[in-house]
Amino acid sequence: MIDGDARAFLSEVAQAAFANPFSQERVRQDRRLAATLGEDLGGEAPLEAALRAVRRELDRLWPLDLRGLGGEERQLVEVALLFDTFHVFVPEFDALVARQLEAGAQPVSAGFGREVARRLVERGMAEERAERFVGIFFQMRRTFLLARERLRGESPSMGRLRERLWQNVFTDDMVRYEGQLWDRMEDFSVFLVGPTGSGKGAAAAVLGASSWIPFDAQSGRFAQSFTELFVPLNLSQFPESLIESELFGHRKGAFTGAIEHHEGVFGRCARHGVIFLDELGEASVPVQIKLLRVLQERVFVPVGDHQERRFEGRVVAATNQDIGELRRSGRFRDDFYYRLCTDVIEVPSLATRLEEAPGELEVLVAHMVEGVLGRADEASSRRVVASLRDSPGGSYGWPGNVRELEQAVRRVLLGRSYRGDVHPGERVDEWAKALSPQELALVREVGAGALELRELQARYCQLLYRRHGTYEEVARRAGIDRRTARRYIESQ
Ligand SMILES: Nc1ncnc2c1ncn2[C@@H]1O[C@H](COP(=O)(O)OP(=O)(O)OP(=O)(O)O)[C@@H](O)[C@H]1O
Repeated sequence: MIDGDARAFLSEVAQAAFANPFSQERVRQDRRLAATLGEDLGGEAPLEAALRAVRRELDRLWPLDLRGLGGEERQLVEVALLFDTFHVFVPEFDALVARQLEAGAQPVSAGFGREVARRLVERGMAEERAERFVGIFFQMRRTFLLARERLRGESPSMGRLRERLWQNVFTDDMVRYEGQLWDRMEDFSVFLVGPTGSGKGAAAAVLGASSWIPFDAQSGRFAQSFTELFVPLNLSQFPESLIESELFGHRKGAFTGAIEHHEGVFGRCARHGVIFLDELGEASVPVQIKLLRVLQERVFVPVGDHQERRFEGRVVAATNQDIGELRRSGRFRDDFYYRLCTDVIEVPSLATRLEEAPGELEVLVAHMVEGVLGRADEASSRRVVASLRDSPGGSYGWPGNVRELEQAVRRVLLGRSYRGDVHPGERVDEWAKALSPQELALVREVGAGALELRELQARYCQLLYRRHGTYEEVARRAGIDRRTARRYIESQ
């Protein structure tokens, strides 16, 4: 029924259709797809051209019934049909994500999901499977939009992070995902590693909103709101004696002070939910053993209880400590680590990102200014970026990462400058305290070896000028002539 050309084209579609949207490969695949057809892209995006071509192919095969096809042929046509259907409904899914984010806990109406399923059923797909795809399509748009929205930044390592998160949710092979794994992902724990404030919590929250949720065709709603799936717990906020109870809950009277029943995070987590265990390096060995049991056997027992309870969600954990060191010192058990590290995802430091792509600062600042002011404001963003480039300066290491940058942006918006964070324990000499932000920045940059000689001379002359106020004095102190001093001072 399908000729050779159509088969070649549909094979390309099958490869490109549900590829990782954050991968570099994706753009190439769309281009190849359009090229297979001899489509002249003009100014059109490859995806649009590819979609148009897929529709033409599907129309040519009309009336289409998957049940009349077998083997590879059926697979190829099916993927093309899914690709087309998914893209027809992308605007509806995107609007649904926005409405659900606004509505919060109650699942909002998603009547169009019936049309999505009907379109697939009309072409011969079994109803149950068609509804499963409604869930997968929604899951794909949520993951895509949230990863793009909550994890800003265009540096290569941010791109890789988004790519890895997508891969963690959908694997590398969408067909296998739909065939075998969509309902089994709870066994795939994730471990996020990266320095403090770099965005591990933000990445975990993206995973936390990305689970598959069943679509109920009868009510025209998804079974749960995705905003309710994420259950975070920061282990460093609790004393050792309370961690177990925060994790697994306790019964009234289980210990002194347990005056009420308490539901822990494992008890609160829904079937498709995600528990986020932040600062997992804080978990004591006895707690690790209990966590290991939940991960292996999927059961836990609240403190003071005898009844086992089942856990059907997924665990995402994070630490900013050196996990190798924790394991070597015996504070982190190997069996626990191996059970958790089905997938280890690295979240890059802000310094790495800025080094790769200095423009990352503009992207993040614009996003943060919008967050603080409630609207985008280019002029304020430019002012903040200029201030931060001046102080703490381009070579500053941002030890507190994105969280520190958020504070710095607020401070600059309030009209002050940001001098950089001084680490607890770092000695601040009296002379450093007396320096202005620009002066401190200059010292830091010299220390970091980040300045060219010409710039160093210029900045030093500017420093002298701010202090002494005349070209003559600058020239005298720097041991150069007045004209050179003036040129340096006016060079910025
Ligand atoms: N790429 C990003 N784009 C926008 N905001 C971000 C990004 N990364 C982090 N943030 C924001 O920075 C702040 C700190 O991030 P987060 O709490 O996720 O860091 P963390 O690595 O979990 O820190 P810790 O190790 O201290 O728990 C949050 O407000 C988060 O939303």
